Amino acid sequence: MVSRVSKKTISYISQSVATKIDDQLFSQFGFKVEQLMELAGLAAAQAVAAHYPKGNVAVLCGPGNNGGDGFVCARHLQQFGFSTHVVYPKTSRNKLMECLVEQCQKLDIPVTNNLPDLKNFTLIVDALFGFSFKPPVREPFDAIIGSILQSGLPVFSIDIPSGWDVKDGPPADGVCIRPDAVISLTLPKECMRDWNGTHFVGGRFVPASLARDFQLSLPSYPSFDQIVQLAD
Ligand SMILES: NC(=O)C1=CN([C@@H]2O[C@H](COP(=O)(O)OP(=O)(O)OC[C@H]3O[C@@H](n4cnc5c(N)ncnc54)[C@H](O)[C@@H]3O)[C@@H](O)[C@H]2O)[C@@H](O)CC1
Ligand SMILES: [K+]
Repeated sequence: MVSRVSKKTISYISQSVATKIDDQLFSQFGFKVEQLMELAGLAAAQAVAAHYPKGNVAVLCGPGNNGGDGFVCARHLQQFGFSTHVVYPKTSRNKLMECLVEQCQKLDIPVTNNLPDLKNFTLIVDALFGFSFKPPVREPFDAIIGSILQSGLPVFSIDIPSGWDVKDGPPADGVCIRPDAVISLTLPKECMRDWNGTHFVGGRFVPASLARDFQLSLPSYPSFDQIVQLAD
């Protein structure tokens, strides 16, 4: 059972604050991106496992760190007994991303550039874009998001529903993910303020002094939990 936290008790953050927090974690607190990505991806996998029955999951991974969270999530879901397939349309030359691809392949998780036939899948995990996204969605991601919408499958988004403006949310025109559930990392971004779907928060790694400096109200995680679910 995932613990509930009132959405009134936590902060919602802008794209620029999210970027600054990230920068500080690396430059002032000595973290490496792969450490935080592991915790983010594990939290996402825990939220998926808490909310959906075991099944076949297509994990869409973009070229940035949001995509990296997706690879980590796919790996943990596989360990939890889900069957996962990573869709990675744009291969990054980044060494960390190359390692994440190798880790998944060695766990017998298929990694393909194109979408597989979605009829045998039960869930999509959306890790295409996170807080650094700038609309509108460029190809080939626009067509991929179009196919996901057409499939009617439930979508679980990591950090931000892909295609949403980080401040303003779903664009008036232009393609974007319509999620069934979301996990916000560190804190929800401004675009999530009016969203009333199933909403988890994870990323239990922000030092108290950093939270004080940015005047952040973080969720209160019980005991050793990595995720909470937002309630009114
Ligand atoms: N501090 C945190 O909260 C942490 C955040 N992490 C993840 O890192 C994410 C941010 O990662 P990044 O800054 O690498 O960026 P993103 O992964 O959000 O996106 C950047 C990538 O998307 C592409 N892109 C941007 N706009 C596009 C458009 N309109 N059409 C097509 N492609 C577009 C860029 O070329 C770039 O490759 C967060 O959202 C979160 O998921 C975690 O990995 C680690 C800890
Ligand atoms: K996403």
